[in-house]
Amino acid sequence: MLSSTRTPSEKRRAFRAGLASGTTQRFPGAFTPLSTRLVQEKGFEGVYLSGAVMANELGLPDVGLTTLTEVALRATQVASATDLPVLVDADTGFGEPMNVARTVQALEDAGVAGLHVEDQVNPKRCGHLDGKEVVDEATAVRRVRAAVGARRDPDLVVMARTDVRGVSGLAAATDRARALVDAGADAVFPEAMASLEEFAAMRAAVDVPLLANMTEFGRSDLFTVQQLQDVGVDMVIFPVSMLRVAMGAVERALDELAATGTLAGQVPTMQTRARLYELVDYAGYAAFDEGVVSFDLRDNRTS
Ligand SMILES: C[C@](O)(C(=O)O)[C@H](CC(=O)O)C(=O)O
Ligand SMILES: [Mg+2]
Repeated sequence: MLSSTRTPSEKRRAFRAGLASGTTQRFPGAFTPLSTRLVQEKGFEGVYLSGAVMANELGLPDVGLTTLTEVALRATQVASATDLPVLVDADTGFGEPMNVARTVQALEDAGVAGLHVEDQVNPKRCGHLDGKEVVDEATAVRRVRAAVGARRDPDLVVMARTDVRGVSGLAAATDRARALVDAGADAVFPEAMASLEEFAAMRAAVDVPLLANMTEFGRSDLFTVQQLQDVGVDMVIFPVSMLRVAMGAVERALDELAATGTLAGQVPTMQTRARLYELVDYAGYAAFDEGVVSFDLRDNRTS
């Protein structure tokens, strides 16, 4: 009963151990606290909480519209729905370095295991779209220093994302990554890498854990976990994938309902009531409640 049985610091230590394990850590994106339960049950190492998903779920584009308060609330909900470490997308940190510091503390309080802060200009864009801009190295370094300096739990993973690859090419991206690691970043998320060779080059450039973003319809081909492991990538996210899968199914079902007036044909594709109840552990709560009730009844009888 209750979804999380591990403390935030236990999850952070597990995240760090996973990153150091030599096995590529798989973090599918959960688009709700409920879907987080499935990610855990299927045996993945962690959960990614995507900025794009948080914005899109509100019916908004991913262009820096969501606020720290919204992101921290969602992070709290997702982190408390699972024993897995959660990595949350903190975009540009929601402002100047002082805002970045506040963001880190708010997300730390939310119970996440790690967060990433990127070097895009505010307002940010999806990393796989054209027209994004990056800040200069000094500004990017200040952001990372502010993030690292603000954390109170030394096990919280502060990851630096660089969007330089899509703006100025691979050599500039590896230079930027080195500067961000020197500024104290625990790990690097090089965005919009074009090939496995580029991941290998980034691997050679920095000696901290490396993240690969396997977002669909983006700039990178969809490499397998094994391919990424073979070039030394330590973790991989599938940030928006489960939202895309779910929304594809929702759209097909709505089309069928509109066309036929019934969802009967969709029932075999639906998660059953029993499976849903299993995921949220109705049985555990019922047992707990029964205990309280029978205790009260016994108590009443003896008084
Ligand atoms: C990883 C990402 O930052 C996200 O918010 O999930 C996005 C994903 C996407 O839009 O496909 C990104 O900028 O890559
Ligand atoms: Mg994002």
